[in-house]
Amino acid sequence: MASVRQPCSSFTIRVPATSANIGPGFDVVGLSLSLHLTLTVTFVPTDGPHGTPPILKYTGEGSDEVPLDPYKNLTTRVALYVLRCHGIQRFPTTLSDPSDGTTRNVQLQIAVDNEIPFGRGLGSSGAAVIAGVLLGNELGNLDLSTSRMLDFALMVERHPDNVTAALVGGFVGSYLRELDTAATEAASVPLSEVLPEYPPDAGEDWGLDPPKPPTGIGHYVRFGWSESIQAVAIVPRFELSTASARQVLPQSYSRKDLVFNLQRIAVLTTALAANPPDPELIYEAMKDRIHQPYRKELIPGLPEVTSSITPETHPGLLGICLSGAGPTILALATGGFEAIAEDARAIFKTKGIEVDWKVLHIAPGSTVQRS
Ligand SMILES: Nc1ncnc2c1ncn2[C@@H]1O[C@H](COP(=O)(O)OP(=O)(O)OP(=O)(O)O)[C@@H](O)[C@H]1O
Ligand SMILES: N[C@@H](CCO)C(=O)O
Repeated sequence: MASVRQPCSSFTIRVPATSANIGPGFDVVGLSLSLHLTLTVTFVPTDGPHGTPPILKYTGEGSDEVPLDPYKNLTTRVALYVLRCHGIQRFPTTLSDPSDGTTRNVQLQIAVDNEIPFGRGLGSSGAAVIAGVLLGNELGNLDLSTSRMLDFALMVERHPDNVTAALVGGFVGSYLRELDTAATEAASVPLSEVLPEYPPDAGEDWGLDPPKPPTGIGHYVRFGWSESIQAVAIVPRFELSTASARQVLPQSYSRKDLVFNLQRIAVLTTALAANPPDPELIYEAMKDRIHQPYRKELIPGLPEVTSSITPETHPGLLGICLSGAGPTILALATGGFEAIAEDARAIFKTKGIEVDWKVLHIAPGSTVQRS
């Protein structure tokens, strides 16, 4: 039986893009950016049969490739996972009217508008997962805390940097708690069990309940951020999946390389809050030896762009790095945005790669607006 939700006949979910790592903070830091994934959710009264599945409409980035089947789309699958963990087996198909207690059949319509390009290192999947958690929370009237929503997101996207920044907003550092054996098992179930792709046939049950997340998996802190700093995103016109960009990374690192990154992330998190920010300190603090060197084969032009665009050659630049798993380059700067982006474009062009670029600012976290 589908759940009955009190009428809030429409609501809007807005989730920002994110850039993870910011150089040395691999799988640790994330920054929310002013591109958004927006879901407008409406319960439309229907004379159709009870149990009509939701309709998904999609505009913007990824609209030519994203599945519109609610049992295949990442956002709606995550929402259903959250609902099923709370004993709600299906998307809502009825709505009760509190004024007279009557129940009517409704169809859920979800209009998605997306500004976050897929597979470019700007947290498109993290945003889709957070949108799904927020959608499940709203549809089930679950009133989940931020920490619990993060648990659900981490069962799907298992590194915390993008999803945490997308949920809470700002420049955020996070870690995953060491779990005991039972919780580790609960958190290690295959994604296919968390997010099954096919609904049961009409009238049938899903079978086994989905594994519930352990509580308190992820913990975070928001760092300061100097308002003078903007982010130039230089976005190559090709997709690189996070999965392939993680496959090229080694299983172990030398002590020298680990210390290199630890020294820099410790300085960077405070340096980006200082007014005015110090380019000399930040440029060096945004260097990395944990992931970028291994990803250069996948992103022709990466070492040239990050080494030849410097605060000396480009006044206003603070630091430059790979955004998330790439291929986008993120330059943090207080000015000189166009020169930075156009010079990066020229370098990529010598490698046969076209780019688009945008100046982004640091965005607030996700919001849900009920109407
Ligand atoms: N709005 C969305 N709705 C449904 N699926 C999405 C959406 N956004 C992203 N996805 C899925 O996530 C995939 C991209 O995820 P991936 O982790 O490879 O890259 P990314 O999240 O854009 O980059 P990064 O994790 O490096 O920041 C897309 O190919 C698509 O399958
Ligand atoms: N920290 C992750 C971010 C991508 O989602 C990575 O670099 O693989």
